[in-house]
Amino acid sequence: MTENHPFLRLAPVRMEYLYRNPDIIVFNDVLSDYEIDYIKRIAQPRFRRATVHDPATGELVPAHYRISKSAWLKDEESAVVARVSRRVADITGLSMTTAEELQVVNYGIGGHYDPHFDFARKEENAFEKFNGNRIATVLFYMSDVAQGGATVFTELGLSVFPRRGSAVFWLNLHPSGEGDLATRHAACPVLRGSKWVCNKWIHQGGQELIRPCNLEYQKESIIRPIPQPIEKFFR
Ligand SMILES: O=C(O)CCC(=O)C(=O)O
Ligand SMILES: [Fe+2]
Repeated sequence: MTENHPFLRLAPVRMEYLYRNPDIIVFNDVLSDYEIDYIKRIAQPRFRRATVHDPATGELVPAHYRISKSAWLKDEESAVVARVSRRVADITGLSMTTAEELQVVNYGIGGHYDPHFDFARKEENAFEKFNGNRIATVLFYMSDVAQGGATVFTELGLSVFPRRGSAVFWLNLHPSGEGDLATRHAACPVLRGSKWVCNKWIHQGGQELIRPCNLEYQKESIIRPIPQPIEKFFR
């Protein structure tokens, strides 16, 4: 349970480790039905084809390897969106000062996102305006999916199946700030039904005192003891 924040003493969130090192954590029942329905309703009219960063130009462009519709919601536009950001801060312990807006995504049948990293590689300069790279991802599931649609961690042999109201959380960077290649992941194609998610990408700026860098250099590497399944006991 994450009880280290006053809010969470009153309403603890059940947290489940799916993987250790890198830690992949699921928070259960962190979005209410009301919040989910509200977020879907305000995002839907603004949906556009989802984009990715083009490393060559830094522009956001559509790509065949990411098929979905998406929209961005600001904290200032709604108390519900602001509350979701606040909850992300409470459950992760990270600062939201440099987080991106809430991204809402809908995948139809066949919708998917090929394996990728959420952090920018060294040669890209994508995140200057956010004060550093994407240190962490919180991905909320706003629907169950009848078939397909799992989030798969390709280097870890781990699949996370969408469950409406739950969220998956992981750190994309080593404590040195280097990208952690073990966090490579994908959204499997939806085979039946429709998949709704929303996510917060949290950046390095603002975390200096919360998650100080480790002075020891950690090389970008996927060479780690894998797989490291969590014993059934914890599931
Ligand atoms: O939808 C998913 O399961 C994963 C989405 C994702 O990886 C992303 O948007 O960066
Ligand atoms: Fe991703």
